[in-house]
Amino acid sequence: MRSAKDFFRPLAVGAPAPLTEIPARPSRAIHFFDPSNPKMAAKVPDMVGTVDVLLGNLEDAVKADNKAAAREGLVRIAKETDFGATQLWTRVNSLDSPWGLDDLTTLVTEIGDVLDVVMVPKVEGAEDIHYVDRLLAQLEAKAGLTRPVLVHAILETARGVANVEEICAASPRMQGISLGPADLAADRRMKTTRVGGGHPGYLVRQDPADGSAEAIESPSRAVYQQDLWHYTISRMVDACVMNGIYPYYGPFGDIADVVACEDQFRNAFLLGCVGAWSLHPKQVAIASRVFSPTADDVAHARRVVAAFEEMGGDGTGAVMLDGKMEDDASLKQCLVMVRLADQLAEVDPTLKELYAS
Ligand SMILES: CC(C)(COP(=O)(O)OP(=O)(O)OC[C@H]1O[C@@H](n2cnc3c(N)ncnc32)[C@H](O)[C@@H]1OP(=O)(O)O)[C@@H](O)C(=O)NCCC(=O)NCCSC(=O)C[C@H](O)C(=O)O
Ligand SMILES: [Mg+2]
Repeated sequence: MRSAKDFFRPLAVGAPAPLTEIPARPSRAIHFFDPSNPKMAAKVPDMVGTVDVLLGNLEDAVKADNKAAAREGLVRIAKETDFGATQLWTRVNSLDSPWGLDDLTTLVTEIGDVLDVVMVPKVEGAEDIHYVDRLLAQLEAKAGLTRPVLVHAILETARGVANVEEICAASPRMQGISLGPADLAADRRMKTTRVGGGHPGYLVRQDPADGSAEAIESPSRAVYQQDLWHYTISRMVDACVMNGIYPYYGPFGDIADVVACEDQFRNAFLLGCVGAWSLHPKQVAIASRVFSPTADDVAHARRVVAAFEEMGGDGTGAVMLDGKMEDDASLKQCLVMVRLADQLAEVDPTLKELYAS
C-alpha cells in the first residue's frame, strides 16, 4: 500500500499526474461492440452522440481467432472516428490471458490520447490494479500522453467481491466497478445459466392460510421473486462511494426481454448505480432512460431545495410538503437528484427541456 503522500505521484517518469477526483461524466449506457465484427463496427460512427459510452470489447464474446483483429479494428475505429462528447472505453482481455498485455500495450501507445477508460475483467484484488496501474504509467510516458487513462474493474469472482473495497482504493486511476453477473455466477457455483437478471426459482412464498396440508399445497399462495444480485450490488455501491468512484450494473443477456432488462437496470439505479452495459442497440435507449431521473422526481427535488432556500438556505430544519416531512437528510437526497439532472441536461437537449418544464 502506497503512503497517502505518494498516492497521487505518477508511477513512471514522464507519465501524467493522476487525477485527484474522478469526473462525473454521464455514462448511463456503456455500449459494447466487437471491433472485429464488420457489421457492428460499421454502426459505431452513427452511434456517436446517441450513447454516453462506446466500448470496444476485446474479451469474452470475441472469438480467440479474432482477438488480434478486434484489437486492430479498435485502433482503426478510434483513429478514424470523432467521438465528440461520447466516451471511448475498451474492455481488454484478462490479465491471465495471452492477449491482455498486447491489448494494453497496443491501445495505450496507439490510441491512448482518445481512450478514456480501460475496463479490466476478472479483477481479484488490489494486486491486479497495481499491475495495470504501473504498466499504464510506463505506456503513457512512452506515448507522451498528457492525461491518465482511467481504470474500471469488473466484479466477477468471489475473491473480487470479497476484496471489492481494496480494489476500489487501489489506485487514483480507478473510475468505477461493474457487476459481471455471468462470470460471478459461475465462480460462485450459483445454479443459474443466464447472463444477469433474475431467476424464477429464487423466491419467497406467502405463508399458508393455516397448517392444513390443503393450505400448504394450495397453488394460490403468492410467490415473490427476489433479486439474486442485491447483496453484491449494494456492497459494490458502498465500496465505490467510499472511494469517490462509480458503480454500474453490468450486462442483461436476454436481449428480447426489454421489460425485465428495464426492471433490473432500475433496481441498480435506485440502489445508486450510475449506468449499465448495453449489448444490443435496443438496450441503449433502456439504459439511457432508466439512469436518467424522471421529470416528476426532478421537479419534486427542486421544490424541496426551494423550500429549504426559503427557510434560510443553510440546509437545516424541517418542512412539510404535500403532507410529508422533509429535513436535512431528504434535502441531501434531493440535491443528488438535482445535480444529476443538471449534469445530464448539459449533454442531452431532450432532458434539458424535460427537466426545465
Ligand atoms: C447478442 C448479439 C449476438 C445479437 O446479434 P444479432 O443476432 O446480430 O442481433 P440482431 O440481428 O438483432 O442485430 C441487428 C443489427 O444490429 C447489429 N448489432 C447487434 N449487436 C450490436 C452491437 N452490440 N453493437 C452494434 N451493432 C450491433 C447487428 O450486426 C445487426 O446489424 P445489421 O444486420 O447490419 O442490421 C450481439 O448483439 C452481440 O454480440 N452483442 C455484444 C455481446 C457482447 O459484447 N458480449 C460481451 C459482454 S457480456 C459479458 O461479457 C458477460 C460479463 O462479463 C459477465 O461475466 O457477466
Ligand atoms: Mg465476464
